[in-house]
Amino acid sequence: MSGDDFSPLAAPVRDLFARYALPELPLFVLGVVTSIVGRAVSLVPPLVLGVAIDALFTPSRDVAYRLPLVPAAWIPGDPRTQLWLSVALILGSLVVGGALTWTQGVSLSLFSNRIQHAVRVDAYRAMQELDMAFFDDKQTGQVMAILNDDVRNLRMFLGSTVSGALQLLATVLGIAALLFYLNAQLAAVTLLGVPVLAVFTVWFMRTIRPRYRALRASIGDLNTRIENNLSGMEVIKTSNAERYENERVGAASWENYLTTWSVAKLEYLYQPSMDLLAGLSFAATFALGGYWLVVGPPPGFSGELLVGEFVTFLFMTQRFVEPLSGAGRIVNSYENARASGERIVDLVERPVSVRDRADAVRPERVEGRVEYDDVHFAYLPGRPVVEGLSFAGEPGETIAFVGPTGAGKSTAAKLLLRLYDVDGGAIRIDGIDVRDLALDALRSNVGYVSQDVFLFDGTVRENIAYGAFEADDEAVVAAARAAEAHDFVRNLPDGYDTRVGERGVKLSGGQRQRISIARAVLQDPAVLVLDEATSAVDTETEVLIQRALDRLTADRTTLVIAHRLSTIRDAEGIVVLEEGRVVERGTHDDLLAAGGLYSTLWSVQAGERATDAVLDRLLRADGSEE
Ligand SMILES: Nc1ncnc2c1ncn2[C@@H]1O[C@H](COP(=O)(O)OP(=O)(O)OP(=O)(O)O)[C@@H](O)[C@H]1O
Repeated sequence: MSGDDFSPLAAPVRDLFARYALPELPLFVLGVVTSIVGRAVSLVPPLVLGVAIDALFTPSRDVAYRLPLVPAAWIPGDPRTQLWLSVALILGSLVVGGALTWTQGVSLSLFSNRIQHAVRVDAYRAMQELDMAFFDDKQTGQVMAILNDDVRNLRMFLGSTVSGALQLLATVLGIAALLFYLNAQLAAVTLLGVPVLAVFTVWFMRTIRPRYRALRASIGDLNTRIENNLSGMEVIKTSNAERYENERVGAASWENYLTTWSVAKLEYLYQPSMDLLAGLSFAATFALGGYWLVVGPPPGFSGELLVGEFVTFLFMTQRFVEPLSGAGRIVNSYENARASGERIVDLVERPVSVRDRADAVRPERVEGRVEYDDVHFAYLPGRPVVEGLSFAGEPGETIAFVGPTGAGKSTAAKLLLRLYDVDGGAIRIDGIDVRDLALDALRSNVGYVSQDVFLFDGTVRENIAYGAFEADDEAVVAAARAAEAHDFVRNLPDGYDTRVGERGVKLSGGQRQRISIARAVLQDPAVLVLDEATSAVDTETEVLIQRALDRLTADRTTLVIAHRLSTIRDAEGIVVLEEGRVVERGTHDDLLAAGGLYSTLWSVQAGERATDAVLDRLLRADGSEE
């Protein structure tokens, strides 16, 4: 048995409640108090009814008109006034009850929605700061499920379940006391079912907990599959994969059906059993009280029972057993919220390794001297991707990474931006270890133009100014001109206000690349990481892009991941990587003269037919030989 089984709230739910609910406590208290008072007020009609039956409507009329908690001196003596008092009390309690219900609804709804907003925003912020490694592993759908479904579950739990539980507790205790006040002997019979209900509820909670965890995970899996497919719709269609994907989505949905069913079948066993137990309590009370009225006190009972008293008692019993059977819903919502709470806490409190140090430095603008000093890195322990990489580039120089596919070129470049942190050695800019720079200062000084251009759904202007949000129109147009994008943008239906569609689908590959170059021009960083595009564009576009890139890289230190060697002939330094290690370095001419891997790559790109041995070497790093 785990420790938190003894606690009324499991740690994640408790922590989330403490962090988010405490600041909104006044609303919560208002909601709970009005709900409890509302419950109490709703007891007035049956109480008054019972009193009226015995004191006013029973012909013998030897019973005095008495109301609990009201001094006898305040009660009028005249039966007619007593009747109108009864009517007024019933009407008044209905009006007050309505007002209380409204207040309760509004305050609890405000309370839970504010919490939902705060939790969602915080969870998003925390998620955005997580290491890239998290996003490499975690599926989008799972994260979406946390930010949507799990946060919503928590809201429903905080908004109605917590207050519902407190209300239930108050009602059950209050009515139990009232039942004892009305008739202690009958009350003992009514309350007999409570321990049985409690034991049954504990069993239910234990059994349903793992099922809720599985259910929450299956929702994440299903979201992931659908999200993946939406992103890859073009591939699905062109690969005739619709049937295959129907089956995969069907399988994920079936898994979700099974987990939902495993929760539901337990719920539908629990809820009616609770209703039945509660009903049995009511039936036992009715049977014994009825016997008492018709025959006289049952064995073990003594005294007199009046009809009105019994009617009130039965109404109260009904009010007592009703919430008891509702305990099922509360427990159920709690277990659901607990599974969601665990997932939210797991996201929000996940340790982050790529973050600012306490004494991080924030230089305004760096000169741009870049130095890799014996850098080591592995995505997975024991599988090094970069091993002992060292080189230096002076401000304004271009350093090119060249090598077979999978050699670690992109990885080595991403380390400069701290998308990942090195495992060994150091990367320095102007002599400062990048881990000592504040992340925002580092990334505003190091631009990144990737081969997978990502545009956000929005206008061309918004996409160019992404990251340089304060740039004015003039600067945006100047950047577009420098990136050879101005002419085509001007010819788009709405010019700079044209929407590019999700991921920029409404633009061609070459157009997207030029927008991303314009983005970098506008950012104007001292250092640039340029992951050269591999996809072919037509010659004219290629010339435009090359001219734009030449302008972009002219006065800044550039690390270029080169796929076409013709573009880096003039680079000050070329680092040839193979399987994460530097195998050659030098200028284009040096490397050609050396006759090593670079010159082989060069001759292959120049159109010479590669021998099988050369092809093997070029592909080895990619694992293609296995
Ligand atoms: N996020 C990741 N998680 C785990 N392994 C990765 C990740 N990204 C890349 N790798 C692996 O690291 C190795 C180097 O990849 P990298 O992208 O750096 O190579 P590259 O030289 O840039 O290749 P290419 O020229 O094909 O773009 C590859 O074996 C790849 O499978």
